[in-house]
Amino acid sequence: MMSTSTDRFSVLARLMISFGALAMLTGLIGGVGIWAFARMTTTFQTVATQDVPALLKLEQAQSEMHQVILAERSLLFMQTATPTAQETLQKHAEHLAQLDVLWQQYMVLNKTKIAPPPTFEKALTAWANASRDVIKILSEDTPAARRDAVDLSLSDAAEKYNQVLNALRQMTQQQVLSLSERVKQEHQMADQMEKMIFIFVVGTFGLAGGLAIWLARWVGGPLRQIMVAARTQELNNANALLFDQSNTDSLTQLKNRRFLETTMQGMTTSTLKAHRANQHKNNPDHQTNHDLALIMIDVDHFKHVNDQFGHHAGDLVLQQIAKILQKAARDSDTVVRWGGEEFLIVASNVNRHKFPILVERIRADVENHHFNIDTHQPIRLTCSVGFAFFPFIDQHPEVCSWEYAASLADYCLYLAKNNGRNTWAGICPASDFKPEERPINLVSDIPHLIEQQRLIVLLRQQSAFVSEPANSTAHEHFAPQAINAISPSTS
Ligand SMILES: Nc1nc2c(ncn2[C@@H]2O[C@H](COP(=O)(O)OP(=O)(O)OP(=O)(O)O)[C@@H](O)[C@H]2O)c(=O)[nH]1
Repeated sequence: MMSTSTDRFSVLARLMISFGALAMLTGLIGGVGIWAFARMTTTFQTVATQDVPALLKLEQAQSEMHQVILAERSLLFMQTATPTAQETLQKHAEHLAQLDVLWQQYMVLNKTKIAPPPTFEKALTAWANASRDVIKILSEDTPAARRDAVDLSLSDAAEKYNQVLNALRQMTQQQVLSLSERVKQEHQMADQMEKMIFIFVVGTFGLAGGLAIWLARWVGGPLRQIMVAARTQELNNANALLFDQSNTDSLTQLKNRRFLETTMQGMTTSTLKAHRANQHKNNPDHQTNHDLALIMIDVDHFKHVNDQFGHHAGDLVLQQIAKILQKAARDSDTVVRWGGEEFLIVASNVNRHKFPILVERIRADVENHHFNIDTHQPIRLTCSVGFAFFPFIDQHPEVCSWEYAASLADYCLYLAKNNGRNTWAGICPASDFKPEERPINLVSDIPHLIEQQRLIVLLRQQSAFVSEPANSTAHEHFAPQAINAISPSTS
């Protein structure tokens, strides 16, 4: 798995590559789009500015041509009826004017860059020459000349003029057909171009969309992983905090009873496992460090602190007791605020045969502590301690639960209280204890079992601990003894 910083770098790199790819694609689409638009515009401009006006001009020329033909025919009719030179001259001048119009139309046709038929120019020149001949003859102003001019005008010139008209008409028709065809083709081309551009635009935008989706996933995948990882981390932290808060006593910051209930299963399982392993080694006296000790500690006359100095002073005492207990216990031990002014230490890997050293240390540490309760003088307090072991019956580890061992420790605490306080008491089964005879799981059975000396109570010998040298060991003064059962109710 990549580290978070590598993940972030990868996302950043992917993001930059994505922007680059999208920018390139956008540039490509834009470029091709501009080219296609320019191309299409040019095509339409060609049709609009060149071909269509030219076509219109040709059509106009054709209609004018018809008018010329009609005028010429009426002229010819008139010349035969009243053949005067003046009229002939006048009419012919009109012919010349018409010729000029024809010439203009020819020029228009010539500009369309479609070559006129070769007969057209030839016929036009011939007609112009014939007209000049008529003018020349008429200018001589003799009856014979005038007659000749009229004849010429009516026959030769008119015939040539007709040739010009025919040639022009033919050419105009060709031009109209050719241009119509061209316009049609260009319309088709424009249609095709339009379709191509449509397909191109849809295709490229589809491609761009697809690429964008793919890039979004490509970038989004690791980004989501980072965000999910961050949220998961936050959630885990929040859960851990919640777990910690719900398992921690807010006054002393020690673990609470709920925490113990969730962790004891694992601790008892590993303890039983170690026991079984030790039994397989056939250790005769079971001098091992595999026991759990449950030590119940209660501050003596704590109520007086509250009553005399106030609840705040009581709280300060509990906080200091918590610190004393944590200091006395090992790191591997669990110190719990059992409730009120009562604490429980679950010490692991202890040897029950040397155990009282720890409980004596706890008792002495509390006794020697100067409790600062925000008054002008610190106060002194003592505590009572009760303990029991798990497994309770060494030879039969599975018989009693840890909860039962805790009840026994609590019972011993009351024994200590009843034995004058500032002391400790423990309990263990007699060496010949046979659990099969009757299940022991009720606290109410305990006094009875003590009386029968099936359970042995271990009590601190008060005098032995008075003025003990610092390097002495508690177990030297620790003597298992049977005492008469004392019910907590008698305390
Ligand atoms: N200040 C304070 N007092 C508490 C707290 N929890 C319990 N207490 C008090 O602790 C006192 C316990 O009093 P008792 O159960 O009579 O016991 P004791 O006075 O210590 O007497 P013995 O245990 O018999 O020596 C009660 O007054 C509770 O109100 C707490 O969190 N803070």
